Amino acid sequence: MTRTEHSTGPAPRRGSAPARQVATDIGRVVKISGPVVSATDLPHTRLFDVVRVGTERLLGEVIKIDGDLVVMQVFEDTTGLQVGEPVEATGEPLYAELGPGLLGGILDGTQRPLETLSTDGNLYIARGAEPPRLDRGRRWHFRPAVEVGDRVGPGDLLGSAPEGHAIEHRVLVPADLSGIVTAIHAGPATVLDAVVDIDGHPLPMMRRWPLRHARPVANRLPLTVPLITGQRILDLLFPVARGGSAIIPGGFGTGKTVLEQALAKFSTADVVVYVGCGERGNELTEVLEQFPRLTDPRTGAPLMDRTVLIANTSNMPVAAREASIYTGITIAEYYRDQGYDVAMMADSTSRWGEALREVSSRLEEMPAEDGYPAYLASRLAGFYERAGAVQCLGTPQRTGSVTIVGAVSPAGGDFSEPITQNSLRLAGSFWALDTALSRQRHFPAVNWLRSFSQYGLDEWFDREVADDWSQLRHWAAATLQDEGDLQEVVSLLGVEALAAEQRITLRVGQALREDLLQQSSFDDLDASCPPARLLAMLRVVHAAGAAMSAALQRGTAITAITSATVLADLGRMRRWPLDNVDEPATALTQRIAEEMSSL
Ligand SMILES: Nc1ncnc2c1ncn2[C@@H]1O[C@H](COP(=O)(O)OP(=O)(O)OP(=O)(O)O)[C@@H](O)[C@H]1O
Repeated sequence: MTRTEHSTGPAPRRGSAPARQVATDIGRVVKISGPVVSATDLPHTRLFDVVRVGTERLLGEVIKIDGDLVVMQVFEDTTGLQVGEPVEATGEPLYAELGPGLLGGILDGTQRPLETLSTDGNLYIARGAEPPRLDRGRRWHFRPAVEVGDRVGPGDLLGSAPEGHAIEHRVLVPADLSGIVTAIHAGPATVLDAVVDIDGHPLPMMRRWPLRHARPVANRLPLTVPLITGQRILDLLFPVARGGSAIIPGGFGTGKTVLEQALAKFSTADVVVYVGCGERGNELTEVLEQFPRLTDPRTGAPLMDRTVLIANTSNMPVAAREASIYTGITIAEYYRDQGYDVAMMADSTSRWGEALREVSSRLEEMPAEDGYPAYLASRLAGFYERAGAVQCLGTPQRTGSVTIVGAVSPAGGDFSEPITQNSLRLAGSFWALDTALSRQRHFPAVNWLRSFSQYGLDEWFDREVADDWSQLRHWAAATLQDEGDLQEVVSLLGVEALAAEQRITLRVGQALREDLLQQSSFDDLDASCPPARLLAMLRVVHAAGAAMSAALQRGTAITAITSATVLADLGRMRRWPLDNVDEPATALTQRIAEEMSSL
């Protein structure tokens, strides 16, 4: 392993990679093509090394070496850069700085804090600016979990510091260090102050990790626990596992952003990393304005206390967009290693793919499908493979997870394009947003006939929520499928062509769609639905179906059954309180049964 974790600051780089000859070459720019710049005279430079380009020292990364020619992608605007300007090799890859202070941060694709650098509220960063990624001045209260004389190894817990209201930031031994604790410095500390000494060497809280490398774990675990999203259609029909991945493909305006935000707010993740790649500048500004105002439904504190926001607006260079996905996933893995369940939202991965395409075309690589590079599939796989539920390194024993939810915005809503198709092969849950549903204002506009989930989570729901969960779930899925088929018959031949029992299926399908699956993110009460409430709603719809069938058996006219006024009350289930749903559920079930018997 050549790239590995190391602490940063006053401590010597104990346990880091074998010392590498740091290249201090100064090369010359020979060609500029937008964000892609070529230089010569950089003989010691290696692939993915960071470079400083031009007199303004723009941040770049080596992406190709061809003989003497070193080709770099530059994460900043290259306007004004000239041939002949110097290029400085740093001899290091792109690193994330990891430590307390990440949560609440609004960062650019290379982890530079946007707040501190923005002028006049716009997301502007001065070119060549090299701000510290983590705040060096802020103090955190370090509480040790070890004693002098303890032997510690990779991933062991050294202590913790409260970070915001929600998270106890756990400080771990770097992945490549072991030794004896020789001193402890409890109390307030900046990220660079030593908090413990190991074998006499001071160790601060901050770590550095190369973005493009997955962080090590003890074991990967099977995915058996759902990430509860609070969205009925997802939790019931297409659940995603903690440590799994889901994609949300959807055309323009179908609700990708609203859904990603609902997941950020309500899902059962401890930490949320939200990577926004906006197509329109103002779209992301909306996210940046809204997020800091959101309250955490669990704690009542700002949601930002457990959120990291990474923002790329359309006016930021494409290469920064490419890096943002790796910055995001590295931060997500860092909190996973502390034993947290992390959800990473990427909105939208299509903008990331387009960045790859642009850089590839500037490199004059042979384009594959739709102009995307041939390595699109492997890059996407490399990203989605970093999702997972894991046994973390070190003691005490901890498990953590990173769940990835990637939005995809295929042009014209055409799911056959390469990003959707490649993501589809990688993600375990596929939440297909439908333009027709969003036009009808059916939200979330997840198409129940085209979406799927490959995670086997029935056992968990049957055990943890109620033992009839999976049975009712399969009944709902089958009813929706049957209703879809019957709708086709109706559109050709009219409802009269159906048998009476089929008309009941139609009415029950309608109740499932309109009264259960629809859920507005803007309804304070119903925006998030706990599984127990969802199950209670489902049981009532199921009982309504049974009551309708029983009425039919007794000879009641089908039109009387399907137009019974009490069925309208199913639409009021979403007004039920979030807990204690037994009473309204029993009352409604009884009313439906009574009215059906009286017809
Ligand atoms: N779950 C929801 N509940 C209520 N309304 C919704 C929901 N989802 C979407 N909407 C409505 O649809 C609009 C568009 O949603 P959104 O901006 O998320 O779409 P998008 O797919 O991200 O769009 P774009 O293609 O521009 O990125 C929202 O402003 C809102 O009015």
